[in-house]
Amino acid sequence: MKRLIAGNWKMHGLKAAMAEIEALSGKLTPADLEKSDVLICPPATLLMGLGEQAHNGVALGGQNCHQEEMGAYTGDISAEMLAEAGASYCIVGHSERRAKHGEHDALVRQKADACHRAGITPIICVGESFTDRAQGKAVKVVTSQLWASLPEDHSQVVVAYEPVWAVGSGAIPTLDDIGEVHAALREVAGQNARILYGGSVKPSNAAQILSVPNVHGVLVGGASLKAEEFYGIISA
Ligand SMILES: O=C[C@H](O)COP(=O)(O)O
Repeated sequence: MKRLIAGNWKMHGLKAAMAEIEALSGKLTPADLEKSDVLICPPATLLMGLGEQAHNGVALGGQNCHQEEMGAYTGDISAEMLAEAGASYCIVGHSERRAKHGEHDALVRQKADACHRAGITPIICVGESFTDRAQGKAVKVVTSQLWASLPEDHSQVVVAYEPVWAVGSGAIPTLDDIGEVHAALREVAGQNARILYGGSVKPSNAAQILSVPNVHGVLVGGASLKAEEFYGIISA
């Protein structure tokens, strides 16, 4: 299965940051693109401008979408709008949306359905808290999140396992723990889904993480902001 190396810029990036995608696309070789699909999810404000140019195989994605196609939803953006702006993927159910915007599994499922409707691939995020992990509940928590977030037709989804305690903290689970969770998620998501790991991925740990069975790529936050660092992960 071809791996997917995805960068989530979160709420980072004024216009000047567009140069990072140019720098990244300049570094990518045909061999890199043979091995990996490469994706950047910039803030929505940059998506339209970036979507109007080609980036040597770097795909673009949204960081969130509304579940409806259009309507009186001030400040929101639909999956159709993201698609029109050039997105081919959209992250849904990121832990920061779940924690800070009260998004729950049923809503995440609706958003994943909206992505399908718009012809883009949802990246469905799941992950346990530090307490869940300490209590030995990680597998149970993430598999139930995925069962409840997965659209009925899940032949075209990407899943991202992001332990909440590993996001932006510098800490990561052991490789055995990552392998255990990914194997369990594979059972739920089926054979076609790519399952990414996310949470403090750096050039220094990417090769080890990517060598774990059932890890088909990574979802990178902080280390995706600079072309050189992100390329270090792509080439791992
Ligand atoms: O979506 C990306 C994740 O939240 C990971 O962020 P991080 O690589 O900064 O830990």
